[in-house]
Amino acid sequence: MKKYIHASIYGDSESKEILVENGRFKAIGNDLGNADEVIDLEGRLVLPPYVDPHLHLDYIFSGLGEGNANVSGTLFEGIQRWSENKKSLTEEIVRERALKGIQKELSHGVQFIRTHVDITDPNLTGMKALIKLRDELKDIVTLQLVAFPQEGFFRYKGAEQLMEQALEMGADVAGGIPHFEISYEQGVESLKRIVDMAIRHMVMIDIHCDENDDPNSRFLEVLNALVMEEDYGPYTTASHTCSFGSVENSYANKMLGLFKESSINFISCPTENAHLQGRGDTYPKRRGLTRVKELLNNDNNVAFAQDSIADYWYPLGNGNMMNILDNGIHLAHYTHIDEINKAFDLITYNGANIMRVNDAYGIEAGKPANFIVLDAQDAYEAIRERAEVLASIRNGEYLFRREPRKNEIEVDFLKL
Ligand SMILES: O=c1cc[nH]c(=O)[nH]1
Repeated sequence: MKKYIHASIYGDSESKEILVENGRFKAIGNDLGNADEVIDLEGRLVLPPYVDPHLHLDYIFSGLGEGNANVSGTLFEGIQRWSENKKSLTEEIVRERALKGIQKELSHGVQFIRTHVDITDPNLTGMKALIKLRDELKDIVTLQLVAFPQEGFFRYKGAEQLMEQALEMGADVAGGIPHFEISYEQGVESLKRIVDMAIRHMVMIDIHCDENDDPNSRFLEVLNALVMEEDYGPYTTASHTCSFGSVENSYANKMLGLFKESSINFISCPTENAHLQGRGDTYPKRRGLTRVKELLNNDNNVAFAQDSIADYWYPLGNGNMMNILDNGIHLAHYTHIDEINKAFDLITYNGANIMRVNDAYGIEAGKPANFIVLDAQDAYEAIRERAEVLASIRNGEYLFRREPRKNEIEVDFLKL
């Protein structure tokens, strides 16, 4: 039995102690009695592990070393360059890249990842490699795989059959990309078929939806209507929805009412979409963000995600969710002190809700002892200082532990 004392637990201002036994939380509270080992956290912040609910592990590092391969910096050029590059892909390459990406994310305190996997490939190379990794690594990271038709459900010949195949192989989620189909009608029809397929296979839905600046892009409205009719909103996520940041207010207000009814989830990728969107603008230049704050105030579940690391869509990224959170709350004006104090929800609980892993997630007696410790005393300090993750614990065991950085260097500026 291990006891962590002097903890500052996110969302629980009363409890200071955590008792762990046989890989699970035994009790959370105060004066919890004796333990074989006592670890003093010295008031540091304890959170459930970070969740990255939208990543592309099969693309990760594919653009590394190619400099500005994507010259226009747009989504469409990213898709074209990937399409050219992926012809030489092997399972070994995907495995190697994905492992490097997972390693990066783990080292920043992530333990739950939903990754899209391109199924517009006759050999389903990425899906095969990632299914193996999902099973191999399940004790250290929870991976969820989205069968994602990157080159279009209709636009890529045979994608529908490949998606069926991927779901039969064990993909966890059905994906889509209606704004990349060749017409509005085909985009709508792709959504109908994907929703139908997901319900038939009893899997969740996560659509790349309206990832553009077009205020008339309407696939979010269509997706929401389809899943609302089937009571499938809580199992559905609309990713990106950048165009919803550009629509007119009266339309947005109507849609917010419908999103509330459907309980559809949202994922915003603030750094990647700040990079990809606004490329057709002069000034003012849009920043690619959906209406994050309004959706949260509407009681819709919204999470932030990394999306890409050094691939054809985005040259940067390192799996550090603190970086994503910091950028995201700035872009979304989610910066009132009350908002900052609860902002960690965007990279923890809200992502876990999307992945529907709640039974195994959170600092509660009986759940697996998965948590992280940050080098800060509370949420506000952690976000303001971009605090480092000092330890990541999975099933009661350390995935890693590091010493606090001595970053309080006293500069005696008066003597300079
Ligand atoms: O943002 C992204 C990244 C990869 N693929 C997409 O379609 N969009």
